[in-house]
Amino acid sequence: MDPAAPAAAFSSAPLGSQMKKRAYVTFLAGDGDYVKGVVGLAKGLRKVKSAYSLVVAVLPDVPEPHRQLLRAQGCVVREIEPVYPPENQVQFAMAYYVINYSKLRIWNFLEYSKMIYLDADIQVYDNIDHLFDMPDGYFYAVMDCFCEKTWSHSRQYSIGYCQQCPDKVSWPTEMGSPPPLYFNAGMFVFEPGQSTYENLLKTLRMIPPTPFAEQDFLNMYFEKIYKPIPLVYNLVLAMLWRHPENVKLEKVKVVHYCAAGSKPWRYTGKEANMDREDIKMLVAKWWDVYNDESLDFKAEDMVPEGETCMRPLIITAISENKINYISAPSAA
Ligand SMILES: O=c1ccn([C@@H]2O[C@H](COP(=O)(O)OP(=O)(O)O[C@H]3O[C@H](CO)[C@H](O)[C@H](O)[C@H]3O)[C@@H](O)[C@H]2O)c(=O)[nH]1
Ligand SMILES: O[C@H]1[C@H](O)[C@@H](O)[C@H](O)[C@@H](O)[C@H]1O
Ligand SMILES: [Mn+2]
Repeated sequence: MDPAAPAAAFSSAPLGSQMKKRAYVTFLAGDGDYVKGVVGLAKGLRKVKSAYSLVVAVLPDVPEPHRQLLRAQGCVVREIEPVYPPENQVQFAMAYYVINYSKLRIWNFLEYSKMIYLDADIQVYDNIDHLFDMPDGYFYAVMDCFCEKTWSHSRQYSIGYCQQCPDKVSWPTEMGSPPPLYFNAGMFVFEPGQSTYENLLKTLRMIPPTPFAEQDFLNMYFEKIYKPIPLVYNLVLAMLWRHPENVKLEKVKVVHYCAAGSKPWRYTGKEANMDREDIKMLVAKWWDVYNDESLDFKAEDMVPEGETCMRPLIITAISENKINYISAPSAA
């Protein structure tokens, strides 16, 4: 036995697992208003008393004042480099979806053993921390709906087929086997890892981009280990008018404001379906969390050290050989 080896190497728990952490993670690009979504999400996670911090993967174009705002809300801000897909002539379902390939960088957040990714246009209305305890080795996410116009490029849309009601229009035998289950990539549970990260980027270089950008890519890449979870963990709003029979709104824990016109910070009520009472209620509910000052970050909200994140540290003295750190003072 090497006497110089660290004690942790000999303990019964597998090396690494003691040090590894869990966290939520979201993604932010640009200097626009999606930062409001992230602030809302940080406050929403606090409201449901989540035990885990929110990491924000930011592209270089996120301005410093927005980063400071996020830190002041208790977020861990991590800059990532953009990821670009190979060039081709694809028309993305939304032109800006191309930036979402940068999300692949979160597989390189290696100090975390498991993370839950949430889009900035998602709000969490009930605690979902238990999702971290699902067995390792799978990719968990909620099945998508193919009925909105954004899907009009697809074979599914052209024949009116949706995996949310596969018996209504069945998949024609002459079209071969039905497409594999397809998840919405606004929310998923995953395990960062170096080999997965490197392999994702390597595979991306060989695959031409498609209309739903990294969502299509992740569906293809994780097809074999994808496990659907109930739609209460990511209510894609179109489900409310496309498949009302599948939705019990009072049971929903996570709402995804992805339908056209539904982003709460841009909501006008004018776009299709946006004047529905359930949509108005959900938009108002988002604003209630966003505007609730009691949910602003306070030092005592800090997640206990070692559990999910390090306490923010302030460098007090840097000399040639000496760096002293102290915990951040209470904002109160
Ligand atoms: O200007 C922007 C645009 C997007 N985003 C980030 O990118 C995420 C994805 O964008 P949207 O939420 O507007 O996209 P949708 O929900 O309509 O898109 C769905 O399809 C996309 C395909 O690229 C992604 O997979 C996305 O996660 C999935 O929910 C946002 O939540 C946000 O986190 C920004 O930060 N700034
Ligand atoms: O991820 C996309 C996006 O959220 C769209 O807004 C929705 O219409 C699609 O069904 C989904 O695949
Ligand atoms: Mn979204």
